[in-house]
Amino acid sequence: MNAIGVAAMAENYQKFNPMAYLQNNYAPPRANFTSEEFAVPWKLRRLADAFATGKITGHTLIDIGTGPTIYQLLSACDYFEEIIATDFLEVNRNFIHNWVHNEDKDGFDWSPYIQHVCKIEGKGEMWKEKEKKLKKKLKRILPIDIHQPDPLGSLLSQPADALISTFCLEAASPDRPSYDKAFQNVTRLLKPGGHFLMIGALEESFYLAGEVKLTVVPLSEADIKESFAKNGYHIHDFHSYSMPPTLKIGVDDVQGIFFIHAQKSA
Ligand SMILES: C[S@@+](CC[C@H](N)C(=O)[O-])C[C@H]1O[C@@H](n2cnc3c(N)ncnc32)[C@H](O)[C@@H]1O
Ligand SMILES: O=S(=O)(c1ccc2c(c1)CN[C@@H](CF)C2)N1CCSCC1
Repeated sequence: MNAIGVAAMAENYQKFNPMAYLQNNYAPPRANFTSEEFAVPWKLRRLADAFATGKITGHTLIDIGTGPTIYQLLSACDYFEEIIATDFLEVNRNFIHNWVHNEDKDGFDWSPYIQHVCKIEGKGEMWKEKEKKLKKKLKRILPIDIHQPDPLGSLLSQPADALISTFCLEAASPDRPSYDKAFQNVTRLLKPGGHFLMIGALEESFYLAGEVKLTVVPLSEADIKESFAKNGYHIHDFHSYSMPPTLKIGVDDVQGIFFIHAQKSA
């Protein structure tokens, strides 16, 4: 692991502004729900379809690098008893805590996301019911460092039944070797035979989150598939999405995004 590079990233992340990050990536105009030609509906569809197979279920799901977002957990909450959110930054853990406990009316309005997921899941679920269900299942919000051999330390008593992670590993690693090591570290959090859903950036080198510019490890589709394969995963499904020019507004240089559903060898 590149200890100096990891330390530099950690220092840079101290300037991460959750609300600026949400404004850049999850608020209109970038967050356009009118067509699955847009990134957000595309992501929500991938997750809804993966969980609708019924293959990804169990007691505990861990979200690696939750950040200040909850969209990635909306379809999962029907399939797990306990969802554990994790993040490196206390400011992000507090953001999630405040959403769960309704403690901050100035937080972010996730209702368009919850309404969209209820619509595409087609179960006739009212969005307030899904919101209530997710808040009830989000039982722990833990500190994590993917660069530690045991990213959650003593806070996790046994490996999880499933992992999910969105835009974390590539945005938290200074280089490819550190990314690969972090991948190995998070894999230890998953039980043999457990499922891993990941959404991430393709060929991105930076993103903005308020006053800070964060570096990202540029990864190709082949890099992603190689990481999963060499860590003993079977890839069930892989999709990629090319970022249209209209969604490139300078807050990052992401060229596309990927979705992968993989299963850790038993
Ligand atoms: C680009 S954000 C992704 C947030 C969210 N998952 C999403 O889908 O938008 C990257 C996240 O990785 C977290 N992070 C940074 N360094 C980390 C580390 N060493 N271990 C775990 N998470 C880290 C940041 O705090 C941030 O929340
Ligand atoms: O869902 S996205 O694909 C998305 C969402 C989040 C992020 C990125 C992309 C790329 N930079 C990441 C930094 F790590 C964060 N999206 C980008 C287009 S507009 C709506 C948001």
